[in-house]
Amino acid sequence: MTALLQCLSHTPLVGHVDPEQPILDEVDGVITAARKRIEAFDPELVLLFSPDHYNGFFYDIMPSFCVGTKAYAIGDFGTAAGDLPVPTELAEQAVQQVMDAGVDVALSHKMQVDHGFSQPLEFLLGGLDKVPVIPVFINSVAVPLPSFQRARLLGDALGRWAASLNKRVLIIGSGGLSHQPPVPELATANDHMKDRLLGSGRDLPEEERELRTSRVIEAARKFVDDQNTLHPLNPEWDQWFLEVVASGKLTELDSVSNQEVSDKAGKSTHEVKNWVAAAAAMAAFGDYAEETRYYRPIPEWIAGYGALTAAKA
Ligand SMILES: O=C(O)/C=C/c1cccc(O)c1O
Ligand SMILES: [Fe+2]
Repeated sequence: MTALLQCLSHTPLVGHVDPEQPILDEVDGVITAARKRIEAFDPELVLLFSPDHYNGFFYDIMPSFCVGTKAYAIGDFGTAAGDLPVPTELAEQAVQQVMDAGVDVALSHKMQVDHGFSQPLEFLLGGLDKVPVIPVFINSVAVPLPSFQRARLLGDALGRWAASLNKRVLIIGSGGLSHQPPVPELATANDHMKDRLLGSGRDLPEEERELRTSRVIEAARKFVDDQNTLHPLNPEWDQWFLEVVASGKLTELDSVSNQEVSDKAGKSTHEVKNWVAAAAAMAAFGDYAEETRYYRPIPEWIAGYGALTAAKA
């Protein structure tokens, strides 16, 4: 029974709008090091916390949290597509345990996931199908959002279950840090987009998928030229958050309101709750200690881009 924590930002703009080569090399070095560390750890199970971006979860029924007992990735922005190797019975067991612990979590026997899940699996493990994975969705864009406290309690409950398995568990938190890409909002969407957000976006026609992709790419290009075209990245907030997670003082985040996060760091920054849940799951195995940390604001990727690795203290 042991665990390794790897938190990592994701961004579908990789390969579409890239920073200069030295920065690409720097990030590549961070990911290569994380991958080697994971290889040495040799995980038997992955617990992957990630948000969705209106590709698998919609307002027809929007849970705060959902565990997939079967899942497939759609391959948006050219990320890997296909089935995830979910150990169904274990995932069902996890749901039961989390419910018993007092955290109401939804379950999906057919979870549709996007780059939030597929990118870390590709970058950190070399593909979707390398290690059995339990995908855990945390709603990070569709208001009303769960709080930091609930994300922490979800992670804690899943971590306590995972710690009882007698397995080497890799815990991944995918997303963040500060950013606000052009994700549509129900309150301001036109009728067509409202319909998409209510569920018809689950199977987007090809040409609309391409339009959606190019709209985000165009927004990234504009953001590089003028960082007031979207909510600016907030390196100061990001560094503060990294320090909180690294120190293990996760309860300090309980009093941070969702409004404050949106105002200070951008509306998609709520993705960091996937880091919080992952770190709380890690803490359920015992005290952890930071091994490596990386941070750089990367406007090309519309991301305060960060990584953090931690192991048992
Ligand atoms: O439009 C989307 O699907 C999301 C794009 C995006 C852009 C930058 C950082 C992220 O975390 C994203 O999910
Ligand atoms: Fe995202």
